[in-house]
Amino acid sequence: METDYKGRIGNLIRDARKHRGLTQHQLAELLATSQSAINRIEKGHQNLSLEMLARIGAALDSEIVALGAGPTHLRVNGPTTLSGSIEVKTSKNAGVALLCASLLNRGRTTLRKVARIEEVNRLLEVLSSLGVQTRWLNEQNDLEIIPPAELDLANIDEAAARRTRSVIMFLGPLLHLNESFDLPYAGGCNLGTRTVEPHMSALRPFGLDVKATDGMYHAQVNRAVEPERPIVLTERGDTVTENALMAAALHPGTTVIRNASSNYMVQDLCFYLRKLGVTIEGVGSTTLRVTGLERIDVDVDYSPSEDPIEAMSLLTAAIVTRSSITITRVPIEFLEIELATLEEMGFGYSRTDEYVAANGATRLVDITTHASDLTAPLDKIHPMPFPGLNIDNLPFFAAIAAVADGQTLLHDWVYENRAIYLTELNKLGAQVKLLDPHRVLVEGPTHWSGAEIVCPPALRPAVVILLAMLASKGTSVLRSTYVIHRGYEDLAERLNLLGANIETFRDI
Ligand SMILES: CC(=O)N[C@H]1[C@@H](OP(=O)(O)OP(=O)(O)OC[C@H]2O[C@@H](n3ccc(=O)[nH]c3=O)[C@H](O)[C@@H]2O)O[C@H](CO)[C@@H](O)[C@@H]1O
Ligand SMILES: C=C(OP(=O)(O)O)C(=O)O
Repeated sequence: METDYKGRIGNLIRDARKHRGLTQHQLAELLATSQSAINRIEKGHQNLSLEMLARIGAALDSEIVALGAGPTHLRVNGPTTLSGSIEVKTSKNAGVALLCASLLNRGRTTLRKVARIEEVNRLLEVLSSLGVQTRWLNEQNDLEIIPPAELDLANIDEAAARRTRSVIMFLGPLLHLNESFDLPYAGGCNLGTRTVEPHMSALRPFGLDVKATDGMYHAQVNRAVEPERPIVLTERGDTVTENALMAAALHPGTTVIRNASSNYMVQDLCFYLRKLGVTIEGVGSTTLRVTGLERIDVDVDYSPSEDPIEAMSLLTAAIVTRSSITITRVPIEFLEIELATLEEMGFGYSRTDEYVAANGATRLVDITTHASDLTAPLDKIHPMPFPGLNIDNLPFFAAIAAVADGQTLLHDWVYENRAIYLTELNKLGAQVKLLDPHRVLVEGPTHWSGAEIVCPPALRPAVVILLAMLASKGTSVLRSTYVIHRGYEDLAERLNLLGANIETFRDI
């Protein structure tokens, strides 16, 4: 392994030297060493210090080893018992919705404590390609967003846009800004087909017509069309509700949205829109009544709430490692069914009184977990739109069920292709049986043992595997972790502060 790596660096150096048109002798002179030393280096027979590598790089005007390039991987040494306290960060899903919604406002938007994650980074790249000025203000991750007088839509960063599904939420704001525009197809996790048509039918009453060809949505807006009756969403989806809300926010008149999602990111978006001056009734219910404005131009400051899915991830870390940790700023409002289910399985924990998040609405608590003996629940676990068990929290129950005594059935009716990734837990010793694309049967308890696994192309299952690795005996390697960074800020480093032993490394 080690000689292989020296050989690869040797080849890189030989190629860079030839590219510069130098002989081994000439390079040796530049480095004040001998031709035979250069020969040994290029053959991979010589140990190289980092300093020597840097000098060779400087002499050849070539960065031989680009630190920071290539996918990141994690090496986990377990089993771990965690201790201490960790704070939940603000949510990815509110973060991306608010970034899109900032396009409605001609004034400056300041968002407080935004999760500094790759999903946000991709959207920031897209926004800046359109001419929006964005700036991280401080260590707390406060983010300032200042739109240009006119968006440069022709210049959109397609590569960044295609890596996230959230770009679909540009439709709602953009239909007010341009009569025709193109957007790249939305990407994101590979969870099977995800619907786009509900977005189109929600926005059609605002005059939007979209043709999808050649990897692009071609949008045309007929300004003469406006909603004449309530918009009934065919699916109670989160981003589709957000798109309808954003379209209604710049529609001067009252729009009623029925079968709206009342989930956490939708509520954060409503609170932000209210700060922009939009009137919204029914927040937290499935009927939203929105009275929009002709023009929005205010300097606004908003603090999105904490991420229930990150909180669930941290609860899972504690449960699978049988640890007592304190998780602060848990948005209990969006975790009530999850906690009730865990309690039925025998999970012991204590919680503080409720307090209010910085958005002025979301109920938070601090939770201290206790090492618990779990048993499988009597009934299947399945997600439902809020206030049901959150679909993004379902995968965590695979690792939890694996440490519980008995059989647990998980039913993911929502995604066509997410449950299958949970069978990767079998590589660590779990017994997860895929009954069909939507259902897995998990049999516990599990004697976890370390293994090497490549991250599945889905954020939550990838994190579930990482958390199970914390409980696994020996060394595990989790490869290509971009998908985790898409939704979590410094997860490995923060788990290490609780006593985990996770090393980040890259291929050279
Ligand atoms: C940026 C963001 O906020 N992403 C969240 C949002 O994505 P998003 O709002 O994009 O979710 P989708 O629209 O892809 O919906 C997820 C899947 O559920 C199906 N579906 C949804 C609602 C419904 O009433 N009936 C139905 O069948 C859809 O057809 C789709 O296959 O919601 C998902 C489902 O909660 C979450 O996993 C995502 O984390
Ligand atoms: C599926 C998810 O998100 P997205 O909508 O960003 O793909 C998720 O957060 O688990």
